[in-house]
Amino acid sequence: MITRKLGAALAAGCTAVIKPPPETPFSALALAELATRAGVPDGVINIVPTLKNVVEVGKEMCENKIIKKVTFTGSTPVAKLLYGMAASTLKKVSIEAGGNAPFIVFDDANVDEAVEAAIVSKFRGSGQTCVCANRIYVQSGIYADFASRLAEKVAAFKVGNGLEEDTTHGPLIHIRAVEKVARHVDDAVAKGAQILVGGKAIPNSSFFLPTVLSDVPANAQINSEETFGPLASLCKFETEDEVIELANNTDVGLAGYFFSRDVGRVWRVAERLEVGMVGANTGALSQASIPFGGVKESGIGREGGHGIEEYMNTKLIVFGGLGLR
Ligand SMILES: O=CCCC(=O)O
Repeated sequence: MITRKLGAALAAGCTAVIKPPPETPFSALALAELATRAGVPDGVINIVPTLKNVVEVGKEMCENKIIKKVTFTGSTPVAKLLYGMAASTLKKVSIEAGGNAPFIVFDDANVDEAVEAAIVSKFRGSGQTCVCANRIYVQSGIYADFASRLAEKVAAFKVGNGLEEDTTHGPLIHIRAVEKVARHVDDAVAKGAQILVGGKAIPNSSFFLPTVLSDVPANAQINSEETFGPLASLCKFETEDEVIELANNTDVGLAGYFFSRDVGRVWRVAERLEVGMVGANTGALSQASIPFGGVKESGIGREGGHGIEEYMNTKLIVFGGLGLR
């Protein structure tokens, strides 16, 4: 994710100060080391890895007049704080914040492909990406079939050490992440959802078993809060209008996915989903060249394709005195 920002910033002629998350400083440090080896001059890419004074660092980056632009990837609440601080110097700001991606499967979908895509979209990185499916809505005619096929595949996952060949899924980033998944499972089950697979953490670890919940009610926490973990939440719907309303009933709008073989519906639903990125008959949309970003409280601006604009200003120069008539 840093390269998506940094590549554009360097191409626009900027230097950069990067504050990686306290839990994952190494990829940013490795990137800086590789840049040095490749001949990038000192001072062009600067990393501030810190566990301490995180608020002060964020404030300095937002309020210091030398810095002309702030870009952030992370949660919506932190994004709002930074946006507020950056207002003091009217900096350019771009934000890639959280999502709550709907994944919709219509009766006319290819169910095999939809199940495979749900796995890619939901369980990539054990569900820890901002574009992972969070709410899986399946139309009633194929609901039972989809649920049982998804559950069968997820039951075959093997969590464990990533260096072992048969491991399919690793741990969550920290224990707080495990607790959040557990809270979403407990809340949904207390409100009537069924556990088809998984449903619990592995004690004394940061692993949570890949989980499929069925019949998750609309008032479950998972429908209003991104889980960021390996929890597939299934909900049945009847009509296109109903599912569009459910899908859009959130303050955020990063990614959305749906499956249908009706070309009219494909265009209609792609336009009606209030998100910045739509996967129509695919569960994978991330690529370096796409305009990556969201609408509503999922963010401001785009990375990747069109991303360089975020680091540039438009300047008008009007020439007079050229002897032209
Ligand atoms: O977590 C956000 C970015 C995920 C991705 O690049 O697909």
